[in-house]
Order: sequence, then C-alpha cells, then structure tokens
Amino acid sequence: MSMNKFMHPRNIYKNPPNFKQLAVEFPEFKRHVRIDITGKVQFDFKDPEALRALSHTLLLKDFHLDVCIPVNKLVPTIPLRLNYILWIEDLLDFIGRIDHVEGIDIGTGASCVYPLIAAQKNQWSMLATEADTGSFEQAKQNIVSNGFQHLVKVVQVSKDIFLAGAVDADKVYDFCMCNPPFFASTQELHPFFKARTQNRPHPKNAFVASVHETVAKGGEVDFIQKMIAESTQLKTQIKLYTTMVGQKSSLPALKKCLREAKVHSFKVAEFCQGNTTRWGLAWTYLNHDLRKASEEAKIATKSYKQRGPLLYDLEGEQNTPENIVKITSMFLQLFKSLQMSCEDVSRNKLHPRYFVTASSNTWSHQRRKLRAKLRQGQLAESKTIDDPADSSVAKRSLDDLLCESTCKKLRLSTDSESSDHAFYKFMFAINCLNKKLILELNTLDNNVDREPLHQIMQYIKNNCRNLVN
Ligand SMILES: C[S@@+](CC[C@H](N)C(=O)[O-])C[C@H]1O[C@@H](n2cnc3c(N)ncnc32)[C@H](O)[C@@H]1O
Repeated sequence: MSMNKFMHPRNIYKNPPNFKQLAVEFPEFKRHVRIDITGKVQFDFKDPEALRALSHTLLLKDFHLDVCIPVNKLVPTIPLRLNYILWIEDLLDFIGRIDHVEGIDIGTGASCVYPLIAAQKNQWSMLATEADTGSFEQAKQNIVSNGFQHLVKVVQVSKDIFLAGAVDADKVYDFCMCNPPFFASTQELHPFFKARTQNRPHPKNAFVASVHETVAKGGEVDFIQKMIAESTQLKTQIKLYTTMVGQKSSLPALKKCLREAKVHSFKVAEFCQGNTTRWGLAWTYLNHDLRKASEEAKIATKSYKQRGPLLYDLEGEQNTPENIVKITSMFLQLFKSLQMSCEDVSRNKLHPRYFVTASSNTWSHQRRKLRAKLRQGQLAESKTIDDPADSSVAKRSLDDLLCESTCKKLRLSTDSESSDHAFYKFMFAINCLNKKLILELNTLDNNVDREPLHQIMQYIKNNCRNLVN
C-alpha cells in the first residue's frame, strides 16, 4: 500500500509527480517512461538508471538544482529527503530557531542532497561531512555547480569521526542531521535477510547505492550510538541532534542509549513515503521537551493522517520577498474584512504564519449577502471584495447555491456577529517553494470540525483572483 497520504503535510510529493508531464518537460526523463496500449505511463522502479533520472529530474524541476548523481552511488529519493527536512523545520520552529539557521549533515554522500535542498529551500547554512573520497569530491562539485559555496561547505572526515572533529569549536549549531549506513554487513542487503518476515515481498525499487554507503561495522545502531556518545561531549553546542533510522528494530537500543546519555528529551517520528517507512530520532540537551513539539511535527506520523492542512497554489504569483509581503497583507485584509483577528506567529517575513480567530460565521454571512444581492439584482453596482468580473458572477452564484446546504449545516448560535468568544480558530500561512507560493490553512486542534476550514478556503479561492490581481 502506498503511504503517500501519510507524508508530511507540507511535502509537495503528497500528490505523486505527474510522470507524463515530467516526460514532456524533461527529455532525460522521457527516455525512461513508455506509454502502454491503454495510454498509461509506465515507469520501471526496478531500473537504477530510471530512478537516477527521476531524482535528478525532481531536483531540477522542484528545487532548480542540477545535481550530478554518479553511477554506483546512492540515488537519493527526494520525497523522503523532503520529509526529513520538513520535520527539522518543525522542530526548529518548536525550539524557536528561525533566522540564520546553521546545520550539519553527517555523511552527505556524492549528491550532497540535504544541504543543497536546505540551502535552496530555506537559505540554511550547512556544514556537510563525508568519509568517502569519491563522494566528497563529487559533493564539492555539486555545491559549486549549483552556486551554493556561500551556504554549503563540505569537509572530508575519517570514518571514526562523527561530529567532534568536524565542527568548529567556537560555533553553536542549530541542528545536525544524518542518514547513516543502515546495514551491518553485505548479507543484510539481501531482500530476504533473516530480519524480514518470510511473507515480505521483494522491494519494489531497485537497490541503488554502493556498499560503503549502506554498510558500516555494527550497522546503524552502532553508528548512531557513536553519534550519541559524541553528543554527550558537545552537549548544547548543537541545539538539536537528529538522525534517520532505517529499521524499526533499531529504536529500542537507541532509546535506551539516549536515556543513559541523560539527554534532556528525545522524540521519534515516522517518515512515510511510497512503500517505504523510515524513522526520525531527535534529541536535545537544551531545556525543551521535544515530545511536546507542535502538531505539525507530529503530523509526519500515521495517526495524524486525516489532519493535513488545506493547500492552495497561488498560481502565477512570484516567490519574491516583496510579493510574499504584499500577498500576506492582502490576505490579512481579507480576514479583517471578515471581522477575523490575526495573531502573527511567523518564523520571519518570508514564512508568514498567523493564528486567525473568527468570532462568528462571517464567511457564509458574506455568501448570504451575496445571494441577497443576486436576488435583488444589485450585483452590478456592488464594490465589495466579493465582486468578481461579471463573467464569473454567474458561476459563483451557482457555487453559492450549491454550497447552500453546507452553509446551513454551519449555522450555529453564530450569526450573532457580536459574540466575544472564538467561534473558529485556524492557522494561515504562505509557504514558498521555488517560484511557487502556496497558501496553507489548518486547524489548531485535531479534534475540531474541519468543515468551516473548507468553507473558508473556498471563500478565499472564490475571492483570490480579486485579491491578488
Ligand atoms: C546512506 S549514505 C547517505 C548519503 C546522503 N546523505 C543521502 O541521504 O543520500 C551514508 C553516507 O555516509 C558516509 N559516511 C560513513 N561514515 C561516515 C562518517 N563517519 N562521517 C561522515 N560520513 C560518513 C558514507 O560514505 C555515505 O556517503
């Protein structure tokens, strides 16, 4: 069963990429797809070359990164890499780190994929380490060819060093991350390695990595235990220690090790993508209880599968600082016009995020007003924010009628506009991905009714063209 629906809510690959479209846009990718007689696009996940082309194409299309992934080196699956980065974003938010973030990627690989995505997406400064000479050289080239020397630095380290020898002694880092070699021996690479159940099917994807990238003496438990041991020396010099864990069976030993290391708190998350599940482990010596990290940080786990935010692609809107500020202020105006109050909880101006409180159901009230006007034939003169171009009035009035039944369901004690208490609270954010701006709405609490959120989103969509043009 594909687990895409359990991905982090901000993961753009929650809806799988459109392979047909990718093939049209990227000739390199086109070579690896064929159209069957029913017209369906076929992609061979068992072909290492096809997987390499897919990762290369997604990095190019969605992150504007042209990354050389050499043959016989690990091909990074991009949805998983993004899940990990989004989880770190949430944890950094939780500990209050927003600006000028500095991170470390242990074992960056030839692609240098985490630092490059982190630098491109979030402008984080990254120190990358790599033990293998070939991968180190390639990582260096990938940084230069993508023009990220100002944000990403890679250092070659010996296999026995994790953090201590690589970090600058005078510096405090916000986080470290790591995708460790998962296996203890080459036999473990075999799909029917004894730890896997007899019934378990063959992996659906080709195995695309070299042995030294995936095998380390003692496997991931030993690798991560060494990281934990070094963290007991570095303590708060790194605010947030994180690593990926490839096998669930490794978690009990690692949790025990963290308790023995007397870390202040630690947290486990589950990253689900495609047919693969991985785990994230984070710990800190700072006075933060990571177990209480926000709902969003927890959302990567299965139990929050129904609770992703509602997203709306603000098509055609440029991802520039000025435009983000402009669009945000337009949405704040819209909320104000709906008599909603907005509390700024932004990470910074480029990551606007607000808690919005409505004290009554004003959005469907607006709809009622619109319907009343329609009935009275007044729309032509109307200058409210609800006024679209003439041609779309008819369409939206129809939308309104269609929506009427849902609006009725929402009629609560409400329509008393003067009520002081919060009638409905939600989170509004603008997220940026390369040239795209995405509007995000979410509830603050998992147990509240999401129907109003859908209605507010619909209201925004109906009015968005007026707002941003
Ligand atoms: C599983 S690969 C991950 C590569 C990349 N981070 C990714 O996710 O695609 C692990 C990498 O760690 C490197 N490595 C192994 N031991 C290391 C150490 N002690 N310090 C730094 N890198 C190490 C390996 O050479 C390999 O490139």
